[in-house]
Amino acid sequence: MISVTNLVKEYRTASRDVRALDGVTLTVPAGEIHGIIGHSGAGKSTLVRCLAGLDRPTSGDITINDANLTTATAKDLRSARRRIGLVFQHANLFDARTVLDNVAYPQEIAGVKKSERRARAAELLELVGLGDATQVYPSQLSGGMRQRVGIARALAVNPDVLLFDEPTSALDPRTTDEILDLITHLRRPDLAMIVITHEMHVIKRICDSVSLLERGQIVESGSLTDVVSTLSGKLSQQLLGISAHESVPGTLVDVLSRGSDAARPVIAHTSAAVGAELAIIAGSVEHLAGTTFSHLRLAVPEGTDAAEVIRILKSQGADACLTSELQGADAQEAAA
Ligand SMILES: Nc1ncnc2c1ncn2[C@@H]1O[C@H](COP(=O)(O)OP(=O)(O)OP(=O)(O)O)[C@@H](O)[C@H]1O
Repeated sequence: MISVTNLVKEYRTASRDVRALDGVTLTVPAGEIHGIIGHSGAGKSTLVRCLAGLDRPTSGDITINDANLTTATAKDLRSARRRIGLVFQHANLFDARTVLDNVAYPQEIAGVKKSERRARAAELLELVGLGDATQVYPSQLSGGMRQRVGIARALAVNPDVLLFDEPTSALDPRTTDEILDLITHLRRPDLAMIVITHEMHVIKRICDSVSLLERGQIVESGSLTDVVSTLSGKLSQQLLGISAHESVPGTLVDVLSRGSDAARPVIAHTSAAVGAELAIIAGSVEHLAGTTFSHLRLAVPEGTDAAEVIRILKSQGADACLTSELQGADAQEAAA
């Protein structure tokens, strides 16, 4: 498990002071894959550097299981760092070393015997699907294969936490999905995984839980199913959003159903109850974290009470609200 409590990081420059992290609090239990998503400048890289022990936070605590990284001495920090495996956007491999020796490198630094570290490296390469490539040099590998080597290397020290910093940003869509499948395959009950990304696809495909980072603060956080279920939430709109452009004049209502409710004729029932036909003008159906979510936009005919439509939709277990309440700056941002 990794816990971050009230983490603050300030940079002082000649021209201005920047609070890159402004009180970040977060817990990721072992066995879970947690995504942290944010736009450029939100503080993602700063968070990675602090979590990885590459940068000291201004204040706050980072604890991995029982070890506090923030109060550790320089010597203890070196061993504490080994509790976190880091996977970067580019694998940064040693070109003069074979794949096997790249993966064995962290254990070489840690003073592990040659035969032992090589056996462990071979085992990890098998795990990431490169069991046949141990003696190959990095220049002979594709981007996706290099990333697999980077993941095997990060696992070499048997970390408690695996931290992925934009692991698929440099890959094509097919290779991205292969690497995301591999990350899911690495799931273990004693390993917490954090994936920092700006790609919603990554969150949708592999994360159990997610946090939204904005201007150095976590503004929304929770299990994927919980955040998506909150129709007015920023993450729900970004994960399951309907474009603001998909609207027509008149009164519109957005409705979100989940699980078995998504398959029930909620709209037909509501239409019958209010005695008016509700047209579906846009929709998005997604299967996320094992649950089906349906987000639909309905046109309410003139003379029909939209508040009554919303009440009846909610009485059937759906979340509903006027579309105009969603189309603030955040929805525009999600639609962009
Ligand atoms: N070394 C530094 N000195 C001064 N300001 C910095 C430093 N590093 C980051 N910042 C500032 O802190 C804020 C957060 O930056 P950070 O790089 O962590 O964001 P990010 O979400 O990773 O963005 P990107 O996706 O563009 O890399 C920004 O305003 C940035 O200008």
